[in-house]
Amino acid sequence: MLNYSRTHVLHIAVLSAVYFLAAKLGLALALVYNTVTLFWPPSGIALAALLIFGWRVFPAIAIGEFLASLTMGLPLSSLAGISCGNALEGLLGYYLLRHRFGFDEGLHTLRDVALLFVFGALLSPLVAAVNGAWWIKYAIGGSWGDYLHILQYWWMGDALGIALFTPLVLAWLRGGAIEWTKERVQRAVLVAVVLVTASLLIFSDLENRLLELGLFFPILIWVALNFNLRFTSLALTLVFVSSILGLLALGDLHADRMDVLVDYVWLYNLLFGLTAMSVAVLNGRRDRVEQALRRSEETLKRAQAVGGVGSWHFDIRKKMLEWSGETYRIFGISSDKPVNYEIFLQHVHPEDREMVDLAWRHAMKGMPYDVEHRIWADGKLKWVRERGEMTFDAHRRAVSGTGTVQDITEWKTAQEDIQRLAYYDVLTGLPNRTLLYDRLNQAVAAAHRDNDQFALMFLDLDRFKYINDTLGHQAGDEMLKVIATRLVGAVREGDTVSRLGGDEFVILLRETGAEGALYVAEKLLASVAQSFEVSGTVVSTEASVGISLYPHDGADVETLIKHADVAMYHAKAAGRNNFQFYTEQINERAMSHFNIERDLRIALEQRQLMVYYQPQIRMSDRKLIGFEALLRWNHPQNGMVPPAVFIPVAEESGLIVPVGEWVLREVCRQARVWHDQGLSPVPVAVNLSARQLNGDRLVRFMRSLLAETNLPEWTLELELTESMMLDDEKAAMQFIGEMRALGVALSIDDFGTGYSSLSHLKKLPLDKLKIDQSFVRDLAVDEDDAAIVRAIISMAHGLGLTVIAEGVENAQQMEFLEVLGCNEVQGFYYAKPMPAAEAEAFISRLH
Ligand SMILES: Nc1nc2c(ncn2[C@@H]2O[C@H](COP(=O)(O)O[C@H]3[C@@H](O)[C@H](n4cnc5c(=O)[nH]c(N)nc54)O[C@@H]3COP(=O)(O)O)[C@@H](O)[C@H]2O)c(=O)[nH]1
Repeated sequence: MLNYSRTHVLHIAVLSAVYFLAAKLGLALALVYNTVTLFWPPSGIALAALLIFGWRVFPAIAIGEFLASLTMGLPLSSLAGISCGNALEGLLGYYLLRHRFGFDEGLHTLRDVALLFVFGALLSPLVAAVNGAWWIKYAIGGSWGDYLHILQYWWMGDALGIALFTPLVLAWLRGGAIEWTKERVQRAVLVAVVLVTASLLIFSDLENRLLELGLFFPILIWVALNFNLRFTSLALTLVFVSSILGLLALGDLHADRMDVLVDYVWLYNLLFGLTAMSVAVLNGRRDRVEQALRRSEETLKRAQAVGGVGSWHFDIRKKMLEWSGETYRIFGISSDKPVNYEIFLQHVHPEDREMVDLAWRHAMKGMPYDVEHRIWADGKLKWVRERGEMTFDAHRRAVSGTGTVQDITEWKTAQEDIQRLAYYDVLTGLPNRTLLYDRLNQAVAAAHRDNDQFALMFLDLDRFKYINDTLGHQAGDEMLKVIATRLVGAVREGDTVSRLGGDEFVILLRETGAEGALYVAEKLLASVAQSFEVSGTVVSTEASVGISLYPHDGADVETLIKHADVAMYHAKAAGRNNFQFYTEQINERAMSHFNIERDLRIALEQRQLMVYYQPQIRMSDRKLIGFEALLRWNHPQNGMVPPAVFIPVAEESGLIVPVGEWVLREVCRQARVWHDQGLSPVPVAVNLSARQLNGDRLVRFMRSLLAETNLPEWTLELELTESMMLDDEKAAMQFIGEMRALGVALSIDDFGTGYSSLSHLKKLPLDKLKIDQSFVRDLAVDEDDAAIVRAIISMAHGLGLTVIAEGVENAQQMEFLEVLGCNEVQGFYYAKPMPAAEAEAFISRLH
């Protein structure tokens, strides 16, 4: 059952009235018996109303039709019959279109246009035409020829009414609105002017311009292409009305001469409708596709922006790179700038460029392209993840690549934060226990593999609790941060300073033995002991350090940490601000090392050092030809400290540089004194250490020393060892060259103990070669030693060098050396190293 609301009743009333008026308009153009017309808009209105509102509007059509029929002047039975047939026409069209063929009243497809024309305009009017013609014949009579004539006109009128007015109503009630831009309005005005002008010109002289009717096709197609269905149907109505008015202006429509014109007008209007509607529907479809594409592009753009994901396409053959707007945004490049692979690479962080380029080249060989790298965008460092897929031709050559680029900066930062929290101490930023253990495990594995060593230190602040309690926790935190920075500054880059919590720090020193650890421990203690300001108060603290050594004190992490901890408690017990090794033996050695270094610094300042002189004798006449200067240290508590004990410590700590300079200065001072005393001058040989050869400090020192003391250059002879030459050959050659330029003599010390490379020796512009005392000691009894010494002497002579033998202790050795052709000797046989005063007497006696 159909329920009618007030609104529906109102709709029916309005529709009946519209139908009635349209019918009256159509009947005004009746061609046969005042009832049959070629132009019957009501049929189109009725079908459109049924398609939009459904069966319920059928009464409106029936009422409008019946009322209009009443004015035809036919008998009531015929009127009823005609009305029923006309109303049924609409119902048939509606049924076929909607229920049989699924017609969509939005007229979205060409199929809908075809359905409307075939079943709506051409087929369903047959019902009304067959029926209406019969009722007229029934009422008026006439031949079957007349019947067919009426049927034809009836059908034609209804068909045109449906072809033009159903789309018009559907477009205005169901179609989409048009977007009126300024340009569109201008075009609409233009087309209206063109249509009206063309209509006036053509339809006012229709008889002579029938062929020109065809001109409306391009105009209407242009309208359909530029506007929507609504506007096109309006244009068609305009042409239709113009054509009717044109016909009426030509004279009586019933006149015979009008038949052809009327038929033409009917046919052209039908074709105009069919053509323009089809084009408008196709155009609407294209517009909708474009709109959908635009919408989807917009959605994609927004989705890319929301997700921080851009896309790219690279045509490898044309070398054309295309980026989406989001990709441009991620790379910080204006989207109007063209990009290519080189520009892309320029934005990649220099350290990642090679990796990205390699990944791309691999991708072109078929491997997946999935890389995370850094880029510089707008002066900011960003992290991106790029993924892509390549397409290949039949020869497996990459032709293009398509992929995405995702801004993962935030994710990376979050990862880093997570990493930091998991592996780093929040307060100081130092590695925490987890990371320390990880690094320790790595250090154990590496040291085990390389047969190496490392040191582990446990450092505990001495007065931290006191500072925390008196100045507050904030001050304590500040202090820990300062200490952390200082500790990091005191170790090498590859070492690890970690904080286990509270005031406990653990330090891992890679590739470091006892001496290195000792050196670093001193540095750490000194750096912690420096005072600093916290919350306006100057505070100072000290630390205790425990040291364990791998592999000596433990082969695994736990043991090493435990032993460093134990050592640290010993250090605390021993009086704080000091360090202790875990093993007593190492501790003693390290402590002695530490004490020597500390005391040597004092010795240098407090003039506890002195130079002894050991004479050097010419073999041929046993005359004094020079001295070797040998450093001595008279310790206030320990007495004379042997050079073999303190020289290695001085070398390791770097003290040898100031100490060595002191020796050179002292030798020059003494030579000046002897010179001033009128003693015959002899050269003095001074030992150099490898560390003194670093840089050009010694060269500058020698220059100014000789200039200051105004001594002849030959006063000083410098002794270098073979190993010093091998350590840094270039530096040694440079130094020797500089000394030769100054006129200072150079000799090679301890010859035979090192590599004794002849090729090396050949290259060096030396004056003298000193045979090591280890070969001289058993020279008279050991044939091998004798052979070595003989070989050294003959080789040195071959190179034009003077040979001196050291450690000569008896006459037998002297004789041998003489026989072998040795030029000079030095040793206890003649004299032990002696203070300057004694050396003076020696000069007077033997010179
Ligand atoms: N870089 C510097 N090194 C120096 C300096 N002064 C000394 N040294 C080096 O210390 C090492 C030990 O020196 P020292 O204890 O002085 O021993 C020297 C002589 O006393 C010793 N010698 C000399 N004759 C004999 C002998 O007949 N028998 C014997 N048993 N020993 C003897 O030999 C040492 C001299 O060595 P060398 O320098 O190789 O000629 C030693 O390596 C010194 O070089 C210094 O100022 N700077």
